[in-house]
Amino acid sequence: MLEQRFLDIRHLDAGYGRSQVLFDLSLDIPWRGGTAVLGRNGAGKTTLMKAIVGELPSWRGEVVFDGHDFNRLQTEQRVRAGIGYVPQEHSVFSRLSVRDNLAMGSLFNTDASAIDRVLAIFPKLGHRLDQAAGTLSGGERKMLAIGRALLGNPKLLLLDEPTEGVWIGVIEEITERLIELAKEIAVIIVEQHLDLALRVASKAYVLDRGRIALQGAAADIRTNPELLRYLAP
Ligand SMILES: Nc1ncnc2c1ncn2[C@@H]1O[C@H](COP(=O)(O)OP(=O)(O)OP(=O)(O)O)[C@@H](O)[C@H]1O
Repeated sequence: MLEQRFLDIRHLDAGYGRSQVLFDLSLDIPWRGGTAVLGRNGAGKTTLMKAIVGELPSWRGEVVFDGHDFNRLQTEQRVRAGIGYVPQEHSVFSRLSVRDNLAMGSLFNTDASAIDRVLAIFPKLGHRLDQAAGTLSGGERKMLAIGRALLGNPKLLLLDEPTEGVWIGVIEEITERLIELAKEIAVIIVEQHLDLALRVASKAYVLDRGRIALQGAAADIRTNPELLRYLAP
């Protein structure tokens, strides 16, 4: 029987071809606040994001979002149900201007002030509206990708390494925006920067070879003596 929680993942298995990557994952994602997904390279974090957004089918288990049985929905329907996804790579259209990237993000948004709200969150984008996205710095590109996802009015934002390739001076700016966002909507953040992830998140899951190794309040995970064992290369 499917219960009506927010994002409720139960006994999820998924993988590529015949190779299983996720094993029996169960996660509860609350309505508001950040949830960090941590783990070393190859632990299965991106695969989990893809399974939530529907880029990868679940082999087994339930993914229920806001009452929707995601196993029955395609990616586009999941996005319409309220999922925003910022993938690790290729998250903006390099040849299009910042303005056109934002316009594409707002295709389904009838609120004319939505782009202004994104520009208020990331003012740097406002100075670059006519520039091709491919000419932006790494940090500005991530801001554009997050801004575009926000234009779909997501109830849950999935962020896969939002500070990868971002100059250290800009990481703090992005982090502060994510902390603010997580007060209004649910955010799942996959991050290599442990401190950043655990500042945005109030809850954390640590994956190890596709299984949940640790879970709990971010403050407890941060001080868990086992944590480094699961993050070390
Ligand atoms: N398209 C694919 N086809 C086959 N195997 C894949 C594919 N993408 C990822 N994998 C494998 O799935 C496993 C988990 O990869 P995944 O990208 O989910 O890990 P991750 O925790 O996000 O790591 P990273 O931090 O390196 O992105 C790895 O063994 C990887 O080699």
